[in-house]
Amino acid sequence: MAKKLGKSPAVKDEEKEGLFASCSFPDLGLHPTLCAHLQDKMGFKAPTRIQAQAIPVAISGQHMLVKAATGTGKTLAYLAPIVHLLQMREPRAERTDGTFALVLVPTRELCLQVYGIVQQLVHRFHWIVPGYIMGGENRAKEKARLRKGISILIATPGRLLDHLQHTSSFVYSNLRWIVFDEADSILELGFGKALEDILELLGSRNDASKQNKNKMESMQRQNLLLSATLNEKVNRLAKISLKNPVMIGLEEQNKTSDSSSARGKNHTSLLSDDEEKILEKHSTKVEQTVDDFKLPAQLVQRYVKVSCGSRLAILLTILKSLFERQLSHKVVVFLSTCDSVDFHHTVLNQLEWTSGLQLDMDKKQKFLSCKVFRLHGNMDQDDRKKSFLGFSSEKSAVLVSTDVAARGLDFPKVKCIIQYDSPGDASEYVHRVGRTARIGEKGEALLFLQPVEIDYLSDLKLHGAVLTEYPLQKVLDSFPVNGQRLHKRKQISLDMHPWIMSLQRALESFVASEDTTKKLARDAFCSWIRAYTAHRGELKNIFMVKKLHLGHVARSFGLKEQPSLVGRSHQVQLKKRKKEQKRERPAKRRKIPAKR
Ligand SMILES: Nc1ncnc2c1ncn2[C@@H]1O[C@H](COP(=O)(O)OP(=O)(O)OP(=O)(O)O)[C@@H](O)[C@H]1O
Repeated sequence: MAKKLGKSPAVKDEEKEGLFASCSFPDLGLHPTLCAHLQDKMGFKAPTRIQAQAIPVAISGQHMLVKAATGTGKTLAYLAPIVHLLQMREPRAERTDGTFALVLVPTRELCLQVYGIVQQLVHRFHWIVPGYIMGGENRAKEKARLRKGISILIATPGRLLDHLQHTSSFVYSNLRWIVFDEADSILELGFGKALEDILELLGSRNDASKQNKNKMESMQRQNLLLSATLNEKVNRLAKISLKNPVMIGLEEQNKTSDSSSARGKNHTSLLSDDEEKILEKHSTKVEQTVDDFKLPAQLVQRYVKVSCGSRLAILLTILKSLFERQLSHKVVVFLSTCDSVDFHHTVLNQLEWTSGLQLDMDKKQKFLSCKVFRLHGNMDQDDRKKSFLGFSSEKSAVLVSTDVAARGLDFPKVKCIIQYDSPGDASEYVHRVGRTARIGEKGEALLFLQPVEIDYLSDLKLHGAVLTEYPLQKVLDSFPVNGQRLHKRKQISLDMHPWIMSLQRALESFVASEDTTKKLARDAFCSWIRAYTAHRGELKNIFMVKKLHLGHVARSFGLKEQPSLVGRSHQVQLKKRKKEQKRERPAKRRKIPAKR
């Protein structure tokens, strides 16, 4: 997981300079053994700026709220001080003391990832025992591990709540730290109530009731909240879990409105008595500030305008071109639903073509030669783990995923993010593209849009994301058809391009070849339509099902015809859609959220 600095010669030093602080880890007050480990074993030569700001605050024992861009090293910003303080504890922490630090994360994959980092950090402090508990794992085994004692526990909220309520041998009377990592994501996934219950059970809820205030004060607790974006829900969580927190990473916004207050300070000043007001103030600013979603400067952001029917053929073509340009490459493709991930995973994994470059000749080989992984919330836990670890360790691979991979995951060396289906909103866009261009590395992001969706670019622009057009025609013309490259430079419509036409034929015969593939395609088609109708707020004026040609959508799943046996709810939607088209009035649609 650790990256060595200076390993990528392609990245300019200036690009990394902005990210790293000019001080060293020992300057921040961390124990020499820990510093040596960070440098020698993990390859971290210097702290990032966010780490340089957060680590001394965390060591000082204050509550802290950190907001920073993706891939800036937030995980170490809270883990290093916890390990530092815990290894100093006298008497030494023992397993029977139970849990000292609790880290709450939104997803199972992030749980494993953070656990992996803690394991590295405590390497030289063998008496500190890390562990994790999360949905999908065996409860009885988790109970046994909790009974033995886990000093630093990483958990997903649902499973933690379960153990707090039902595992009597879980000792947390010595709990000193509660960390909310990716707080915005935890809340977006609907864990708000679970978090409140957890805080209540741990006696760490800081609300108006005098009883709770006293309780909180009597506890030696330090709560840390980290988030890439601030919103109302995060503010509420901050309000009930943090006491006079130090705010870190908000100076950009402060400069926008009040340059004098932030200038010359390492972090914004301590919140005074009225923390609620200040949090609210920040929240308002966040909504108004164009560069709220700060993107890495070295990230190249592009869009590709593709008519619906050719989408899949174009996706395959772009992937092929990426892997031909650079043999070692890692790409994440984001899709909107689990069924769609399963279908695309099968296509990318199994589609074959002929070496003679004609798609219908005899000697077939795989269209994409690299490994293809999938990740979504309907997979069983073992398969999820295998995909996550497999894609992490590969040098050259594609991961097709729902948004379950969008938050916090740190796959090394991902060069390109393809958003084949548009994200829910601009913040989701930022989290998805944040899986590349991490810690100063280079990265590309490509967003697929249909001509009718092109207004989405203006929405992104409002949030500071400016995308340029991908040179699709050039890429297409570079592929030979019938063994020959196209010499004619005349613009041909994409759908009529010989390369796309023959690839589409291959896709359609691949899908039609087996009943299982046909079913995958039909299920994916239906779930895709449902997800499309579920766009919220302003976005439903851009992503309108009634503007789509469903026959073309079917083509993009390799289906020659629009599926007819698609279930009652879809039939009802189709009827409704026809009625709406007749009336030519904006539609009121039922929202069916897609499972991630
Ligand atoms: N001081 C450092 N020097 C070099 N690499 C670092 C340093 N700190 C962290 N990293 C590496 O940077 C990458 C990103 O770190 P991390 O995952 O903590 O970022 P993040 O800010 O939490 O991102 P996100 O918001 O996407 O979760 C990781 O691979 C991590 O090992």
